[in-house]
Amino acid sequence: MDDTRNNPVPDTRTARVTAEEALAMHAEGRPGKLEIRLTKPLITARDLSLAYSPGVAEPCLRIAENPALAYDYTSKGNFVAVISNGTAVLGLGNLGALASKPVMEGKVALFKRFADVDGIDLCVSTEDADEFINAVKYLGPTFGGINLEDIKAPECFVIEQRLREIMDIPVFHDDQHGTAIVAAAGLINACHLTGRKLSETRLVINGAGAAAIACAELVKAMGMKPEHVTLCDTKGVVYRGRTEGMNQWKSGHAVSTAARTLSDALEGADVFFGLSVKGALTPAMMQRMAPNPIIFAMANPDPEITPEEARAIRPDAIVATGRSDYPNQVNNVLGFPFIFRGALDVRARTINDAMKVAAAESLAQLAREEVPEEVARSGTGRRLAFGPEYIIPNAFDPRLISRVPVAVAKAAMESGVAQKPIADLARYSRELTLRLDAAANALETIHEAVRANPRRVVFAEGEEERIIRAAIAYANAGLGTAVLVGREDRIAAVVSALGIGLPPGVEIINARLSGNTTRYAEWLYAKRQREGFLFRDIQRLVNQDRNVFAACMVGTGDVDALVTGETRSFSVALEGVRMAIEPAPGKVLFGLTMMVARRSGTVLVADTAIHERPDAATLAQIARDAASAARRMGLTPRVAFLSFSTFGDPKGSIPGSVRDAVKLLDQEQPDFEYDGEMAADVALNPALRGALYPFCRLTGPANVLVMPGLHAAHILTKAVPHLTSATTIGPILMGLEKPAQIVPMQLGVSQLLDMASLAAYQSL
Ligand SMILES: NC(=O)C1=CN([C@@H]2O[C@H](COP(=O)(O)OP(=O)(O)OC[C@H]3O[C@@H](n4cnc5c(N)ncnc54)[C@H](OP(=O)(O)O)[C@@H]3O)[C@@H](O)[C@H]2O)C=CC1
Ligand SMILES: CC(=O)C(=O)O
Ligand SMILES: [Mg+2]
Repeated sequence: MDDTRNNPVPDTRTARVTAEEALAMHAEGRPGKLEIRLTKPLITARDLSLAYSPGVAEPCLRIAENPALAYDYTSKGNFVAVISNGTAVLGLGNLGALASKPVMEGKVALFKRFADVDGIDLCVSTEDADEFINAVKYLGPTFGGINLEDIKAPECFVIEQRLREIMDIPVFHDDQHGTAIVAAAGLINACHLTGRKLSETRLVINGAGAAAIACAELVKAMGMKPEHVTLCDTKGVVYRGRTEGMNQWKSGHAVSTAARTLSDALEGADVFFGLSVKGALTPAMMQRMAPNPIIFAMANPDPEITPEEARAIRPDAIVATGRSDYPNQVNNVLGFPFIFRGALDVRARTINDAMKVAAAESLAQLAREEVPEEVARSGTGRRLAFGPEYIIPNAFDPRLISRVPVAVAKAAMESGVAQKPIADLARYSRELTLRLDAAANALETIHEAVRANPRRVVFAEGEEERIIRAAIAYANAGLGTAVLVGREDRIAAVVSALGIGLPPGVEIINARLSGNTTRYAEWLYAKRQREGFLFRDIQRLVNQDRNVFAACMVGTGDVDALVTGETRSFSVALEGVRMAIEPAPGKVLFGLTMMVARRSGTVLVADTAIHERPDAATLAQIARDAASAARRMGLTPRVAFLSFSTFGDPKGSIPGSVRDAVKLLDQEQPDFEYDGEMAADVALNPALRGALYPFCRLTGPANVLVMPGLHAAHILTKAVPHLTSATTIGPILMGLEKPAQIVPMQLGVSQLLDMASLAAYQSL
């Protein structure tokens, strides 16, 4: 998160964030990143009697008789504790239990986001191994698995080993094994690309703690010769006979060598693993390495050497870091969610070596396969394809969930630790895919696509604090240039009050002083002169209405896309935008709202912005365009035309135009599923549909809802975020000849950034 503007080497990072942005994100709304949700209704006295006293006595008594029933009657089977004492928080050192909580909450969030594993962070305030072991041991019954995190070596080895012996659920120190598995996967592929055999490859690991020792063990188990693996720590090389700063785990990896420093050890080495601290590897040290060196600088949050520095000195290197904002992220996030998913699903007693190797091989294999469209663009701006810039899958790769847990579960069954084997692994793989929402990745895919083709986006309300923050975030995220329309002194005052600076990717344009107003006025006059506008009317509009000015910037091609709406009502902002930007030929202007529900997945709703009572032709065109938008987001569209009536009952005038829209599509046989008219519950609940309307053509729950009118659409999308846990994004304006997005007033900075990215994406 440093400000690297004075860095002499070019900064190729992508999704950069500032310290201020990170703090704001953690503090916003409900502080932190987690909350607990109920899975059963607790509304009536009957609910209470079932869920609590007296009903709850029944599962208690059954579990007392047969402990395995805890998996049937409680959350245990999908519940993992992320436990730390904060003695090795990332590479930041011993920050203590409390300060480790943001990382632990983050790990729980990753468990949920990437593998639908529920978790809770437990920060245990002791550095005494026995006390820590006891705390975890006594908490064991609650959980299906224990993920130990950021506990320093050597205590972590004692803690993990002891807990594995005494607990009957998987205990896994993520910094050891998660890291080793992901690093091993990356190493397999990097060796493949550089034509190296593992048995002849020489590795130097800087760090001799939790992650380093586990990496050394795994690569040796995979075929590296022990004498080819050299560890270094704060005292230099871990050589045989050394006495200072040693422990039994380091001794197990000590080698006979004359090398005493990291620099000595790196002479002719093929691979460097950094599991130590920021900046530990210097360019001069890298110079000593063999041709095509492999550098995994894995310290977090800042690596042992930055990719820019590494490449500047060794352009022949394959470089990876632990961070999300560079290509090749070698980070245990690719491991622990999926490893636990597989282990929990077969109710594995433990996570053994066979399961770890299976996870590593499955990760390595995935990176060598062709990358699907939804993850096809990397943060580097190049298409993702197996090679030096893509040796390991991206954390957002939707294939991870259906591959790695299957490999882990299979290995658990074959090695005899699965208590609940899965008979049909192919089916299990398909079920895993359904655990994740395909469209949840859509926004990240959109950001990545824009990063690969950075765009100039104008923010019409450039003096507003939230807009300025969003513009800074846009530039910092590597999405392109953000242009703020506003007065320099006003913007400077806001920026200085915020205590931040404007990064180079943010420009300011003062509409009044801009030398472009005459050009824009002439361009707009040429468009509108036959519609009752005099030149001086147009001039006044361009000079005085920021939305018109900004829309002219887009219309004339000075920028690629426009964002507005933060301070003006939708209709007023739309009027300004529409002066200069018209619907694309053959298209209908409409609003598309993404409703991202945590349980039931993403549903697209249209039209949520423009047509009060759309006729049949408009509804049909909205359906076509919404279906193709769904496809671009990775969904297989299932379009339901909604109404208060279902297939003719009850009768009314509105369902008539909805039915006619369906008939229009029937005449052209589009390449997506659609049907209607139907009520919302019929659209979303296939069981209900199957029972009452078996002829309905939709093969699953509808994921595109075409609304019969603005009334219903507005009420639905405005009410849902308040009544449910779903998030809404939009309305996204569709169908304009040039992209412009009108955001809801008072939108947060992250959502503004998403809308700017969506606008930029529409210009690609
Ligand atoms: N990318 C990823 O997925 C992961 C990255 N990591 C990173 O690895 C690093 C270590 O974590 P972890 O193993 O859990 O921590 P530990 O505290 O267990 O180990 C830290 C090790 O680093 C060594 N070390 C510290 N400073 C230096 C230095 N300047 N030169 C050489 N060695 C040094 C220590 O040496 P000594 O023994 O002499 O004290 C110790 O051996 C952290 O930066 C962490 O972020 C960890 C897990 C996952
Ligand atoms: C990624 C991780 O677990 C660490 O750096 O500690
Ligand atoms: Mg860690």
